[in-house]
Amino acid sequence: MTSPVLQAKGLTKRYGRVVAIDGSDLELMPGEILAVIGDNGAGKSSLIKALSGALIPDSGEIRLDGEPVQFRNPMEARTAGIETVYQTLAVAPGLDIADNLFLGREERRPGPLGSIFRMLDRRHMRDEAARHMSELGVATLQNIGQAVESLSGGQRQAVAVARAAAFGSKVVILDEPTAALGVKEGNRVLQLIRDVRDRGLPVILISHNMPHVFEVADRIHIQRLGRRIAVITPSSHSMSDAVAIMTGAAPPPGAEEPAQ
Ligand SMILES: Nc1ncnc2c1ncn2[C@@H]1O[C@H](COP(=O)(O)OP(=O)(O)OP(=O)(O)O)[C@@H](O)[C@H]1O
Repeated sequence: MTSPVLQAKGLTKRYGRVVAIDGSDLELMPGEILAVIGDNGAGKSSLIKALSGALIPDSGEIRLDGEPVQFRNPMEARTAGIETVYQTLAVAPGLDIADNLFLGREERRPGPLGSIFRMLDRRHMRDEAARHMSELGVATLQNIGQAVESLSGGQRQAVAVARAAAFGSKVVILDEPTAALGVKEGNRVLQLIRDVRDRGLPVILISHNMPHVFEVADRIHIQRLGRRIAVITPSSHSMSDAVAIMTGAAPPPGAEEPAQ
């Protein structure tokens, strides 16, 4: 049996009297796109923050490739191979695409130019950026030296996703990557997400956009009131089933029918 790449067991996080996540589980299997859906306040962001080191859970366990991990900050999660793109896009508009790809991870020139003068290896960064962009088919980004502020929302999102795919060695987490995009741009980003999955990196996709979720997800984790109440697939359930389970209008699969 295949085992999960990333697994959460009984994660809990309280903010004073508010329970943001309440014993939540999650399993991300190799090579899949796992969508995480849930109503506002269901604890999706908190769950994802715990998996990406942005939040330290009060209790519960996280396993990466079967090994227990405890991330004290986002850098530790990144170092372990988990890359996250947050809703608020972490791109620097004034910098070009190549610089954005390497933001926080700039490569220095070899030898004393790099180690003493801290000179950036721009040519190598540019080549690498171009390679990642073309691998992922971000084809309209012809000029890797173009400032990100001159790109459309969809292209910026593509840069952020490509960046995560380039550095995430084990898991890519995307929080609402299509929220601010038009139809065409949204579709391009969905294709990019499929490409990332097809290259072997499993993806966690948090989204309120049901058509997008049903288009790309292999499995759908439904979060409600701070915990996972169901895992469905686009072939086992319809969009309206998913919304009904998510909002509590229908019982989760396998649960007893409510007493009349
Ligand atoms: N930093 C915080 N301080 C206090 N309460 C918080 C904090 N972060 C989250 N919460 C609360 O925890 C609960 C879960 O929030 P969370 O943002 O994880 O939900 P969500 O499913 O991502 O919601 P949305 O879809 O609206 O983004 C909410 O009731 C929220 O108000």
